[in-house]
Amino acid sequence: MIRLYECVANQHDLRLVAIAAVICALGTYSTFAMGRQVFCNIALKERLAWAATGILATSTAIWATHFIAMLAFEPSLAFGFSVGQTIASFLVAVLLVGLGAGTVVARSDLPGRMVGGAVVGLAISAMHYTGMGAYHVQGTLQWDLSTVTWSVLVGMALASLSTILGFSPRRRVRRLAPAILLAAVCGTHFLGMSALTVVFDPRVEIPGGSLDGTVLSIIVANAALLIVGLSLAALRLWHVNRQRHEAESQRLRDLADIAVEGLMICDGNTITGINHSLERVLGLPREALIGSPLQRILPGLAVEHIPTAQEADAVLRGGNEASIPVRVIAQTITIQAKPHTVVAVRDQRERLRAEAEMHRLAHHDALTGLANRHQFNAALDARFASRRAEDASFALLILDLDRFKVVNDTLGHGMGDELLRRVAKRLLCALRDEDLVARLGGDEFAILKAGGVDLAAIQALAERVIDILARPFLIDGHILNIGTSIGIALAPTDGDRAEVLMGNADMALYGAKEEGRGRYRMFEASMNARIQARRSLELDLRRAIARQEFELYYQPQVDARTGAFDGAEALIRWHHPVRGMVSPAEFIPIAEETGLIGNLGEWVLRTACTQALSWPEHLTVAVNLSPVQFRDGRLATTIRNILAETNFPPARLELEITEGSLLQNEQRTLVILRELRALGIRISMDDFGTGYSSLSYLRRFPFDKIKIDQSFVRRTPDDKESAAIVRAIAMLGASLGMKTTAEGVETDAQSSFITGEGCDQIQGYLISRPVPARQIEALFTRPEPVALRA
Ligand SMILES: Nc1nc2c(ncn2[C@@H]2O[C@H](COP(=O)(O)O[C@H]3[C@@H](O)[C@H](n4cnc5c(=O)[nH]c(N)nc54)O[C@@H]3COP(=O)(O)O)[C@@H](O)[C@H]2O)c(=O)[nH]1
Repeated sequence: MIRLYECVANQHDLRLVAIAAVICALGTYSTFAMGRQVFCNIALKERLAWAATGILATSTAIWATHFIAMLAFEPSLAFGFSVGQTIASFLVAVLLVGLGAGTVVARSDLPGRMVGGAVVGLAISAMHYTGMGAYHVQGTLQWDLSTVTWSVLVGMALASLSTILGFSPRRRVRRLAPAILLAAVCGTHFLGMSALTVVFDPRVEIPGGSLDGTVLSIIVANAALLIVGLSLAALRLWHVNRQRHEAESQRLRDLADIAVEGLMICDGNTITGINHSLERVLGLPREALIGSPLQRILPGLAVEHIPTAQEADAVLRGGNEASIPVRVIAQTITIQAKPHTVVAVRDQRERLRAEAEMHRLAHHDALTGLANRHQFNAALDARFASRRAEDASFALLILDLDRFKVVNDTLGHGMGDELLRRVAKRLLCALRDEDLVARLGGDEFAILKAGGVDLAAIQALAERVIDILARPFLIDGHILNIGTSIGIALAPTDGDRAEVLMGNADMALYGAKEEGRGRYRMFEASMNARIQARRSLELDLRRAIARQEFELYYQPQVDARTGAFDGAEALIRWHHPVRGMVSPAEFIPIAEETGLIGNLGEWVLRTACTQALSWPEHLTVAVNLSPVQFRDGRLATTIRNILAETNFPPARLELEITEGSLLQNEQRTLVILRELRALGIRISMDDFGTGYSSLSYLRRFPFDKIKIDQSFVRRTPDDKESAAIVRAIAMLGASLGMKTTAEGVETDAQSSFITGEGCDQIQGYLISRPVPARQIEALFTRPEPVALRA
């Protein structure tokens, strides 16, 4: 080391040494600047050009450094340089630097870089000692071989290290490389020079044709200029290239970032970029992913497996290991002359959620969340289509809520909706998981009971459902009492197709309702015939008004004390062309259900007013109004128009209503009744005593008359309870200032009892059966009153 120091400090012109070092530094900087271009994603031609320029720049740097340093060497003796060997030294440098660079390009891994760098180190030594061969001085050159060896080894080691660091992925490390290569060049040179001793020998002459210091300075200066020029050009090009690359990358990133769908760029299976959308989907920053393998976020998927024509389903692994369903498609693009893969990643969560919601809406009832008719039908069809033995027999239960309409009409649809929701909840509680319950619409529900046709189990289920729905519902402070009727059909006995089974369960339901609601009925073949008959009756009823098949009969009402006629009740009769006389008890409910009661009721009113006009003026006519007629808001207007049309005095018209009219919408009915009362029409409460809240109605509306239901009258005077009821009603009427009429009086005993209890009026077979209009007219023109037994 001392020799080295003395060699540099005492035997060299330090100013020239500094120039040599600057030129060498510029050269080594260009070496790596250009060397890195060879590894960029650019065309092969460009890479080769960069490689050639880099080799030339490096060789020239080594060569120029050597010769400037040689000029700085001051042996105090005459010296010169042989032209041939000077040129040869340059060629040696070019060849060996080329070999070293080629090794690094061919194998850019660590061993490749190590060996390539060592070859470059060898190039420095080879150039140095070939160059020393060109050096002629007036004396002899004596070499210390061990120092020479060290100069070679140090040069190779440092050059190798510089190459290893120069192509490191870490920028900071890369920055050290030019300085280390500089150390390799300078180290080799000055160690080599310290191995040299020049011994003066006056016999030695400088060969002719040798280059003297001035010529060499010109050559070296030019070489140095070339290196500086090349270095600056390399710098400039590198800078421009880098800017272009940056701009291109930025443009790509910007384009990718404004894309709504997730995009990722892969170099092979390595992620080199992702856009904002994908960052959002993953919940991870791009910094955490760039450089990672694709499988980090698309487990089990390689770039070559991603389709390029049609999207494929995949699972994306995001932050917190979340699995995100996506669709992926790949496209190949060229970035800086190298093929890359752009993977488009489409988040499917929203679509799948929307699909699930659509599926839910399509298959579920929006109000109750139960299966809807569509899903139920599909399940039923699936049962029939299934070839599995355990699916072959099952029970279908159709439910219709009793008195639901009353709640809906009186308390509003909001309450009706809430009630349906509560019903759904109770049904779910009553069923097993494998049973399917659906809301078919309105207040109609259906249950598909799994597990064969064990009659005891089916009946137990029906009873359980009836029981839970019969219990009161407490909603918004209202206690609601409804119930349900159930029709049951068994597959395959009662139907081997969905429509047939449903139809038969419906018939059974109808049967349950007919029997008085709050009960279940199993389907029986005979029901079919009954229903058919009812349907045909319904069709006939629609045509009956136009065909004038109806007639009004009248049943007289007499004063209980005097026997004088007070008037008559109009009772409709239907002369069916095939069946003969059909009872109103049979067809009025059908007319009510089908809405025909509106037209029929109008016809009865108009006919009664027209016919009663010919009766003695003091006699009244009583007409029955169905509860369904009160649903028509124009009822009072219709009656007023009929009175005006027929010119019948309102005071002679009496309208008989039942509790049902008040029960369905008390407020609306009371408004209509007050309008009718304002016209002067009398209002009677019919069938009194059969309901359960009659007394409250009597308090709320001042009826003109209370008609005691014939079911009590018929059992008087023997049945004590009935007699007590008749007595109580008669007293109630008297205390409220309302007339009382006993209907269904058939015997003298009943008549005597009724009269004795203070009833005002009597109606029944004892006086007369209902008779046609002509007969009642004849009866009313009879001079003497009816003889009643006191
Ligand atoms: N909305 C309308 N309802 C009507 C109309 N016409 C009749 N009806 C209702 O139909 C039910 C059956 O009526 P009907 O078969 O006519 O029976 C009435 C009488 O015939 C019967 N009656 C009368 N006296 C006796 C008797 O002594 N014994 C006995 N066994 N039956 C008797 O009672 C029926 C009258 O009842 P009511 O109306 O309660 O006074 C019936 O509910 C009718 O109301 C119509 O035009 N519109």
